Amino acid sequence: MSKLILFWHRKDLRISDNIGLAKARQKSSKVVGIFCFDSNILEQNDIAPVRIAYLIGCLQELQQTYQKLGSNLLFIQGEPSHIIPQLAAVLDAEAVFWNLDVEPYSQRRDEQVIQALKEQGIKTQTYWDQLLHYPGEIVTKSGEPYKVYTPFWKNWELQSKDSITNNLESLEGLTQTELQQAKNVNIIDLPTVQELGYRWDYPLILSPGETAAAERLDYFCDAAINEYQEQRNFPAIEGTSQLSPALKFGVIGIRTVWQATLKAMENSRSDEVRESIVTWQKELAWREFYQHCLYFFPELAEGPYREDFQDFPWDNNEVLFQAWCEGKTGYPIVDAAMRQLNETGWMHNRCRMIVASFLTKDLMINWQWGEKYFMQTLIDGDLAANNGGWQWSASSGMDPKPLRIFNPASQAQKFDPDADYIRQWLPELRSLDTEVLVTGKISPLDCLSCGYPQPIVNHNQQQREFKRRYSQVKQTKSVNT
Ligand SMILES: Cc1cc2nc3c(=O)[nH]c(=O)nc-3n(C[C@H](O)[C@H](O)[C@H](O)COP(=O)(O)OP(=O)(O)OC[C@H]3O[C@@H](n4cnc5c(N)ncnc54)[C@H](O)[C@@H]3O)c2cc1C
Repeated sequence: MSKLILFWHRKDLRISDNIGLAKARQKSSKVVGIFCFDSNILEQNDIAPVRIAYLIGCLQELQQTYQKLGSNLLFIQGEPSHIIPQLAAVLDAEAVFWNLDVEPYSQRRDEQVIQALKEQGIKTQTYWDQLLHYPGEIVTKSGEPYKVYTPFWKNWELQSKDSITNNLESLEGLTQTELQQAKNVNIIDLPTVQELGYRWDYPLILSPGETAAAERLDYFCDAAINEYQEQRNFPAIEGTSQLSPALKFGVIGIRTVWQATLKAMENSRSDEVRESIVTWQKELAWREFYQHCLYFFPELAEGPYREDFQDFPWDNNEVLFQAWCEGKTGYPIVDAAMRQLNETGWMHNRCRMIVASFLTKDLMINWQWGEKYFMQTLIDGDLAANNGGWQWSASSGMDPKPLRIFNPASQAQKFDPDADYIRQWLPELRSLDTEVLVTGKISPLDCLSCGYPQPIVNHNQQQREFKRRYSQVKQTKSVNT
């Protein structure tokens, strides 16, 4: 009889193109999946209900897929280093396999789980799966991790990438007796969003699960990748893949995504199209860059990378912050973006940059407030990408170009020239002229009649003030060093 291997799913909620799972299957035909509702994660105050709803949808499909293959996906809830060894011992599992993650908490947790399993005499096997190149694979000539994206990308694109892992055709699951034994320990039914203590009453903007992610990739490669370069910055157009939640939860394998770009490249008929595909590949590399950064510089999760920003005199005005969160700043492009986020859990990348610049440079609020709010609201909220995006926008990260200040009006004029996006998310302003909406120059009378706030700050004044504070902080630093 085959020995049981438990496969612990974390950010890889899929069967296909899953390196750790394929390795487990090579070792034994009896592979049972587990997913742990980790109490340490669920108790954090940066959880977005929409993300939980997406997660539950992914797990629902994964459970069905395991059943179709002849096996089980078991749910447990609690402290992983107690509950996983307990389950493995009751089921007399030979080993627990899983795929690794870059987040500091995951690494600490995994060490504890490995130790606890070892004490029970249960083996562990871990693999890198969620990246095309794992941390340490892409380093400078002197073996150091990259701190700047462009040289990282140049090296990354040259390296050969793994092909898609073999599909699993069947698995052997638990016997009825084993299932009963597991139930006696701590197996739970798949909880609902409410049972986990959250509420999300709206339809999901993106369908969860492996099938929907595969369809979305196909759709994007058929419909939009060829024009990605041209369309990706316009929030009113569906010009990007919207694969970020699928990539965050690993309902699609990164090798599958990469192969799709190579296929698109094969079919491409012009340099323009090829450039578009490369531009999208570069986004995949940004995702990997930020994950490598977090792995090698875990302190990024705690605060600014650049020393200049350690003591930056932020205003941190709570009233202004609330207005930003609610999309009531009086800057239409900023407010449209925040309403999109609040209503759907999603925000276009261009708008993420605009609202992040506005929060930090115009409202002079610490970027970490925005980082946390995004985690509390985004369907794709992910520590590495979110922290990277915020540090980039705040100018506190590794990027060599320090002061990047977005003018909301110029951004709207350029990227939402017909104000379609603004009108979609700010229905109270629909009847106003496009020119007024993109410049944000709404008369006090119109503001009053539309029930829309007047600008809460003056952009020009605020950017001057930000620059003044920044140069002061830099001067103080150079005097002290
Ligand atoms: C302030 C700020 C916060 C952000 N927070 C997150 C976050 O929590 N989670 C998240 O996945 N992305 C985050 N991003 C990056 C980016 O906005 C999203 O990945 C992108 O909008 C997702 O849309 P898409 O799937 O259509 O992307 P596409 O344009 O189709 O790109 C394909 C994939 O590449 C990756 N990617 C693209 N751009 C970036 C980027 N700048 N950094 C890292 N990965 C990228 C994503 O996985 C994305 O799905 C943030 C950006 C900013 C400026």
